[in-house]
Amino acid sequence: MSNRIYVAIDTPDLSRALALAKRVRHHVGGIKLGLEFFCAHGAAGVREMAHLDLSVFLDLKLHDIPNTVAKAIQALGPIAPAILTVHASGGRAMLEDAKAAAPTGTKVVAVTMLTSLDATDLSDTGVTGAPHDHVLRLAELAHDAGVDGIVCSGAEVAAAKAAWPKGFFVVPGVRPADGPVGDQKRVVTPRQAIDAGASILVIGRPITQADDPDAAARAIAATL
Ligand SMILES: O=c1ccn([C@@H]2O[C@H](COP(=O)(O)O)[C@@H](O)[C@H]2O)c(=O)[nH]1
Repeated sequence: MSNRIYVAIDTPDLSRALALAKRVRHHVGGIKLGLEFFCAHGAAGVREMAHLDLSVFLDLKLHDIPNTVAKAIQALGPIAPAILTVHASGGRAMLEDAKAAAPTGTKVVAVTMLTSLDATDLSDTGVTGAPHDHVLRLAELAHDAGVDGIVCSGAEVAAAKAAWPKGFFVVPGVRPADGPVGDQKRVVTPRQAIDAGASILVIGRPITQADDPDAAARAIAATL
């Protein structure tokens, strides 16, 4: 299979984003643009990045009432990203309307539980039970609502895939062994994520903050 690394280009600086994407382009399968980039540059910035001819994953994690999410996705339509995120906790109707509003070629994936959260954080939000169970419950909701897949940590992907073999599984919170984890709490190595069944890996700082981002991406790709 082709390269399954999507590099998270998290910067508000368009020149830096373009330079990073150009540096790593031969060792990644695509770029992920999120809130930091989109709030600074909007759709015009995404279009500029798309000129690099890399697959674009637009990670806006939309979470609102169904009508608002659907209209937002329609407004994004001309960009036609390969992958777009919404929050699974937005509920069944929101997920159904998100999928219906998305362009045909866009995969809509539902974020289950952010990889920056652990069991204590979950309990702080009033959710009882383990992260694993919470993720599987939201994965079932996402499946039933007809979206294409979910975002989850590498710790849950094997169980989620067993229940949804044709799902598309996005795994962030990926760190090379012994690398700094930063604000991520549910982390796995790139190899562990792939072995567990991830469809794609989202990797940001281990590549973008490296002295040589191209070498870092190449070294990670070599482990897969
Ligand atoms: O649960 C989630 C969902 C999305 N993300 C995003 O992935 C990258 C991870 O960046 P790193 O620098 O590799 O930590 C970032 O853009 C997040 O917004 C996530 O981490 N966890």
